[in-house]
Amino acid sequence: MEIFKYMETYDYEQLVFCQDKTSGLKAIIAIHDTTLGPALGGTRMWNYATEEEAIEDALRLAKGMTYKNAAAGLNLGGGKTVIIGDPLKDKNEEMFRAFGRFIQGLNGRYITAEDVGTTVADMDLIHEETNYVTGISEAFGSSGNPSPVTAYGVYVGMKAAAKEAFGSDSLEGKTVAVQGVGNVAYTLCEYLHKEGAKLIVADINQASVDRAVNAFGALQVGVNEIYSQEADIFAPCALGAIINDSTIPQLKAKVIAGSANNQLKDTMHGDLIHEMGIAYAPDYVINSGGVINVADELYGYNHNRAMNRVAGIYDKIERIFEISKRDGIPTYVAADRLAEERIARVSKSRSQFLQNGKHIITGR
Ligand SMILES: NC(=O)C1=CN([C@@H]2O[C@H](COP(=O)(O)OP(=O)(O)OC[C@H]3O[C@@H](n4cnc5c(N)ncnc54)[C@H](O)[C@@H]3O)[C@@H](O)[C@H]2O)C=CC1
Ligand SMILES: CC(C)CC(=O)C(=O)O
Repeated sequence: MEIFKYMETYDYEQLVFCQDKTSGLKAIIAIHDTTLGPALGGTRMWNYATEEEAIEDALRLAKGMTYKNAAAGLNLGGGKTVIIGDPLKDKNEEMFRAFGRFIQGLNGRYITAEDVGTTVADMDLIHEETNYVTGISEAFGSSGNPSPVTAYGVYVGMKAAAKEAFGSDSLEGKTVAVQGVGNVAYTLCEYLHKEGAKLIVADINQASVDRAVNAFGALQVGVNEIYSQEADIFAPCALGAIINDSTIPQLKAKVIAGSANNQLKDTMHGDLIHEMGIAYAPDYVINSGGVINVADELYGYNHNRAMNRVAGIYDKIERIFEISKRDGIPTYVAADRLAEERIARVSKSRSQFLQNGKHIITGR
């Protein structure tokens, strides 16, 4: 991979490689765009097959955060970290503390939170070294684990997408095929079960599947069979790039609405599902509940205020479908336009000169 060429093409600001031999930390912090404010995005810990795969994931996820934060109306830019390692085997206290010190070194340009493979306890360790971390234990006045709030946002966004596809936002009696029943999807399943939806689940982790089968009477299918289920809604809640050349022909669902980041392998896959008439709730809009929740910490965390804002994901998804129909464009393009237009508007107002003391010659 030609890193500078890639960064230039997609306009990335910074890529930071962090190494600490004692703890085994190998982390990559990607900062995409800080026009709207400091880059906020979670830390993913994953056993990447190659370093290139890890870099690519960090870069793609960071750009997604720029769009997510902009579309959510937050005054935050986009960034993300990946830590290379097995979250079940390779974690230790020193690793997260060393990582916290690297974050502190960025002096507020990047603020972290949880993502796949990291927990509130990990964030608490980072917090030993820096304040630029959210989603730490509630005892510190923080918002805690963002996953249940993300799930609520996905639930209301799914209802808005169902309204678009089926004419009603009721999920009662609808069949939802859920890919990955981890932190976010388990709570999502809870909401869906309560509303009377039927659940089909698949996960590479049998214990997660068992939990959903026992709690919600979900039907278990194999990980490769989840795409072709006779479901009304497909909810991707595991990893990215799962809407691709090989999965699209298998899809029977009329709605795609799930928490996973970077669901489209490529933009052409967003075009393809649009042509097929599938109502796609853009990933970074429907899954923005978690970041809306942790971002509320910047104002002194208030759970009700955060949840009210997350409930607005319903209206935002509705608006995106309206723009998509009005302009004859796929929903992912409509979402990108909302985000890009906001960044352009704010950057224009920020281009005005503001005295910050640096231009007072006498004070040198
Ligand atoms: N946790 C949060 O608040 C947010 C999460 N997201 C995204 O939502 C997705 C899920 O996040 P979490 O629930 O936090 O992660 P998690 O790690 O708790 O859950 C992911 C689940 O997917 C399963 N999985 C992995 N590969 C799979 C495959 N090929 N087929 C089926 N299952 C597979 C895992 O075993 C795990 O149970 C991720 O893409 C994450 O980036 C997005 C916004 C916020
Ligand atoms: C988990 C969130 C708090 C932030 C994030 O990284 C995301 O929304 O993907």
